[in-house]
Amino acid sequence: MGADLERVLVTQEEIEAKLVELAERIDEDYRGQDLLLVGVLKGAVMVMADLARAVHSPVKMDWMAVSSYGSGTKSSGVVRILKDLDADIAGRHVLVVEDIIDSGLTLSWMLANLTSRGPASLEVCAFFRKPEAAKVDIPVKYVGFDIPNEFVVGYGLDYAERYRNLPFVGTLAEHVYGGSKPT
Ligand SMILES: O=P(O)(O)OC[C@H]1O[C@H](OP(=O)(O)OP(=O)(O)O)[C@H](O)[C@@H]1O
Ligand code: HPA
Ligand SMILES: [Mg+2]
Repeated sequence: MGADLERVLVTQEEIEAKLVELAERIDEDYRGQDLLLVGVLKGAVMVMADLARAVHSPVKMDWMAVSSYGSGTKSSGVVRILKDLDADIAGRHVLVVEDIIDSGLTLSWMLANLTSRGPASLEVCAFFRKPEAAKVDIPVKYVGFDIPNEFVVGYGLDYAERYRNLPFVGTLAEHVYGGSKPT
């Protein structure tokens, strides 16, 4: 798997330190409140699992599966719900946990959808964000890392379902894409 990578952008140690930092802020901000973490499958599985263990507050967890990228490297902008939340979020404090904000189209759609369900509060924790790729502005309370506008893999992020289990984030070598590198 190592030969498939071009370079490491964020190391495992940097990821671990950032999780602690974000968890401290979340503990502080939601002290005394019931917090529901909503993870966006499948990419957010890693950050959700690690963040939930790093916070000390007794959070609940629910999952939503949406897909806009399919097996490609560009967002189609057309978001489909593949799995909805199990529970009603009306009147609850909801924190959406995402692996990455790229164009922002997925979260923009999701936030509109979740807002219509009447949560008491709705915030976003995005572990990675590509500011140069933004097509819509998303209000994000907790950001892990702003990264360059390159297609990245690892720590939940896939290319055609591969590389999600890398414990760090990196860019792929050209041969993986068959010569035509995605942007
Ligand atoms: O800001 P955007 O340009 O909309 O891109 C971000 C979304 O794309 C990825 O999901 P994907 O559709 O690849 O599903 P996955 O999590 O199952 O890989 C990622 O996990 C985000 O949900
Ligand atoms: O850079 C990325 N890598 C993997 N999945 C993604 N989904 C949006 N952007 C990305
Ligand atoms: Mg994906």
